[in-house]
Amino acid sequence: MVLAALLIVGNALGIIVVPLLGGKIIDVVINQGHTDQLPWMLAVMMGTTVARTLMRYLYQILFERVGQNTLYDVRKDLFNKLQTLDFNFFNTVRTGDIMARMTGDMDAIRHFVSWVSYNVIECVLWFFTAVVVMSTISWPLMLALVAVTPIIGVLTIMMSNSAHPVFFQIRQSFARLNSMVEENISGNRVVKAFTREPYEIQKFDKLNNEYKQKNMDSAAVSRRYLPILDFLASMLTVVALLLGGYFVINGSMTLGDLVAFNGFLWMLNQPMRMSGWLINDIQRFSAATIKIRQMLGAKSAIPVADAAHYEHIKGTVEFRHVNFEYADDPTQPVLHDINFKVTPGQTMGILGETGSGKSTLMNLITRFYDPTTGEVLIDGKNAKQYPVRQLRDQVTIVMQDQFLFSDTIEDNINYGNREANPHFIRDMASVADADNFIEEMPDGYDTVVGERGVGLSGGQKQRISLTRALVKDPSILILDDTTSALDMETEAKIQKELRRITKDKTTFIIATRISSIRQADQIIVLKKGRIIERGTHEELLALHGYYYDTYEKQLGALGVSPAPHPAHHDNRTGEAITNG
Ligand SMILES: Nc1ncnc2c1ncn2[C@@H]1O[C@H](COP(=O)(O)OP(=O)(O)OP(=O)(O)O)[C@@H](O)[C@H]1O
Repeated sequence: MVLAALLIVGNALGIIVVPLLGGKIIDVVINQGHTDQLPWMLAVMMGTTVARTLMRYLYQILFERVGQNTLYDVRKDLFNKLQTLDFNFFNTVRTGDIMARMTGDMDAIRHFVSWVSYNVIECVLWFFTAVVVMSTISWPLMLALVAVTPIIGVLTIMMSNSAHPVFFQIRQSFARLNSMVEENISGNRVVKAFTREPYEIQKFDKLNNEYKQKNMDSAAVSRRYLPILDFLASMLTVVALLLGGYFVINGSMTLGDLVAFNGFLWMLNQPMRMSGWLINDIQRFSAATIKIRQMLGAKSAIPVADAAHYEHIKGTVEFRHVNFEYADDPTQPVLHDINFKVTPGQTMGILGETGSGKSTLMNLITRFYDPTTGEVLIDGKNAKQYPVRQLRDQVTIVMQDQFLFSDTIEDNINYGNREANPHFIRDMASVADADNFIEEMPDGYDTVVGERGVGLSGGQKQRISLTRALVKDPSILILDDTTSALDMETEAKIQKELRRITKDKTTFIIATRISSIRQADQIIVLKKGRIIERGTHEELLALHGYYYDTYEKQLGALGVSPAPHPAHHDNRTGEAITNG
């Protein structure tokens, strides 16, 4: 950029040669008849023009390069930043917003660095070079022209002030439009299932119209100021000719000087004309960077840190008086006074109605969130003391809403463990009962899934996600409703295999079906964020509480006669709840 700026200065200095020599040709060659002077004057004029063209060409390339490099860096920084941000950020910022930052806003930056910046430097240099050189030719004439400068200054400030909010609104409107389209595409199945296409079109039209309107508002700001700036710039020529002509007639200025003076006029005109457009572009750039800077400056409550030393986690998990509420809804406590301890080799089942806080509880083990109060201990050490990457390397969660990348099945499976050997991958796929159906796919493990590839059923996705977690070979395995889409027979088969390979691991299973957790070493029942029952399957049945009722209903649904109804059905609180 420094080199490019030096070339601009060289170019601006070169500019003064042609008009100055033009004036000399009139006075010395034409009026005084020194034709012998003409060849060197023409040679210098041509030489400087060629040099200037070359310089301009060079600095334009340099600025383009700087612009593209800047864009590359900002885009990279932004993407890297996104990788460090936590769930709280993604809970509150829409995907479309982020996409708008990564695309449209980026273009405003590139345009600014590779075009606007050198035009601003050029204009400023031209303007001041012209003022200096023209003053040496005729300072009274220059003074008359410069008198309009304050008016232009005031106009550009006014324009700048009115353009900024409009450009900010344009960027916001663009982000809204982007978010809407992104949601429409992600949710296209829901749209079609509910035949809401006309509603979606209407919603899009509204946002599209709003975006158009904001752009029209910005054009209206330009329309208000640009003609005035244009008029003032044109008036300079008129004033220069009138006043200059008068000076030539009364003999205080030569004709050659007036021609030279006139030759410099565009160097005053052009910056004035351009100022309006440049102000527009600068404001567009500034609006785009505000949001990008906000995102680059976003703080993560749980920074993703690497570990200096690898520490093996054995898998004891203990919750001590854990309370939690989400940052975006702090008035709504989600977990209350949670206490439990699970040791390596044990499995804990978690049952509870929807929204009772089961997934939230698990998210505290992986440190997607930290408890508001209380402690989560892993191998006796507060989870907060583990560098996040080290922790997540050994605590793997199979989330409720599985996501597969549009990549091969194999690359999806070894996503968390790129070094996994193919035999281990196939073994784990067998545990998850995925091996058979994967082998039957067109290209087996090399079949591409996702948008461009074949579709997968809910149960197949669940089994691939489970395989992905198993291939990571974690010390703590969390299955959040992982087998809900499978039939009970397949589930039972997977569970048997899982028990075999998780002998030294700590396993958490969130489930809605009792069959999924009945063999667990401990089971907790959550209700509105509290543990209301705990124990083994048999102990919980004996309690005749929520667990018992759920079991009864599920057996009933399967056509199996429920256990005899207890005489004292109300014993669902008390000792057993606080037990353990
Ligand atoms: N990002 C969030 N911000 C605010 N509240 C949230 C957020 N995520 C979940 N909640 C609330 O926290 C509570 C517990 O949610 P959670 O997902 O842990 O329940 P769950 O027991 O896993 O439910 P399900 O069985 O339906 O998956 C719910 O009331 C939910 O509305």
